[in-house]
Amino acid sequence: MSMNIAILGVGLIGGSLALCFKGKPGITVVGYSPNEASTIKYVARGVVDKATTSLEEAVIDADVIFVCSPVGLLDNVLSELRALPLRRGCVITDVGSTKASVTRKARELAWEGIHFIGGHPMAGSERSGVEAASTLLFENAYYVLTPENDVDEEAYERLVQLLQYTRAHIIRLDPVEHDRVVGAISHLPHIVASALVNQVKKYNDDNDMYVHLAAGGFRDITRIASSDPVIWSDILLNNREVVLELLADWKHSVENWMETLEKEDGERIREAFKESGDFRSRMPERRKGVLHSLYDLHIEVPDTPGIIGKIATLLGNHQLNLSNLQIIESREDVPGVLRLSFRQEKDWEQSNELLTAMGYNVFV
Ligand SMILES: NC(=O)C1=CN([C@@H]2O[C@H](COP(=O)(O)OP(=O)(O)OC[C@H]3O[C@@H](n4cnc5c(N)ncnc54)[C@H](O)[C@@H]3O)[C@@H](O)[C@H]2O)C=CC1
Ligand SMILES: O=C(O)C(=O)Cc1ccc(O)cc1
Repeated sequence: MSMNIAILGVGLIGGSLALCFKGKPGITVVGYSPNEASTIKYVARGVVDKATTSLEEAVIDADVIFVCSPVGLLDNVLSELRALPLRRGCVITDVGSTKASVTRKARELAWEGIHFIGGHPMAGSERSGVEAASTLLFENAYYVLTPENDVDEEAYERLVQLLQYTRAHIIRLDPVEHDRVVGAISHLPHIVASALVNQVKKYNDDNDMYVHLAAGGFRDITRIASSDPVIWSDILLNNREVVLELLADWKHSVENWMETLEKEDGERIREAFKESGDFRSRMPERRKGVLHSLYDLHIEVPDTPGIIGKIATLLGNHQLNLSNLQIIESREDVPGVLRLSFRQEKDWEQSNELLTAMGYNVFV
């Protein structure tokens, strides 16, 4: 059976979805971007079968439409789609990082014969644009769908089936609950990361020792401070009520820490780290997939030519099978970080031991 997919906004997420669907049996992927410059980029990357700057042309024959624009534009795009002649039974979904407002908007539009199902792939990166798109982006990640209670279950199932090509785990959630949970595990951390980096930047203005010594833990917890400014101002403004409540809790927690230090309360510090360590160890660090398992290791490597080949050869010589190798950080002044993925736990474990024994800084 043939299926036409329209991707509106072919950036990091839209481009990655397009790559997951393109070339699959019976599927044709059409890309749409309102501007020529971004069209040239995604056409050059070859992520779609066809590209257009006409919204009507992109969606007129579509069976499934993915709206992949920044959150602040989602309502406008839905309104534009409402005015177009779409295929009856067409499924419209989005990938925005917030779900309550877009779901409300779709309901307001009272769309006869069209099924809107909100979506949010819980995978991505601090990078943006189609240049960073990858077929592997969603593999083993969670992909949240937020249908309303009266959704057409057959349309929902069709979308779930299509999303199997992403190799993500589908989770069904209420849109308001989604925004509360994601506010805490994604939106608040992005603010904290940005605030932390900017605090250190201020100190660094008078003493550049800060930037030289910032490594290890600081780099780990601030990677997302480099996220796209437009994408993130849209997300935070959209979910501001939830985020403001979370920031009030955060403020409370900062005050608690101040009090703990003022009172020199070592017991409370130890309790805090014990509690956070215990909870963190329950988080799914190595996510297991339905199709196969993935085990990740991260290693710091010097920025020298041939280092990737050297690591791959080293593991190969010990019969340790890599399923993927990705550079996730590469800068001239600091060591790069490689992500090594394995399908087998034993390969993951032995590689961890081998690389640690060889003096590499390995973390999971
Ligand atoms: N960056 C991430 O890691 C994740 C982002 N998201 C969500 O995915 C969406 C897209 O984010 P990214 O792919 O990271 O951003 P991106 O900046 O890489 O891509 C956004 C794309 O939207 C296009 N666009 C702009 N105006 C448009 C319009 N009126 N109609 C259609 N397309 C338009 C842009 O040309 C660009 O190609 C956002 O809603 C974001 O909240 C969801 C999960 C992860
Ligand atoms: O880079 C990371 O770790 C992210 O947190 C990426 C991300 C950004 C936005 C989302 O809505 C979901 C995931």
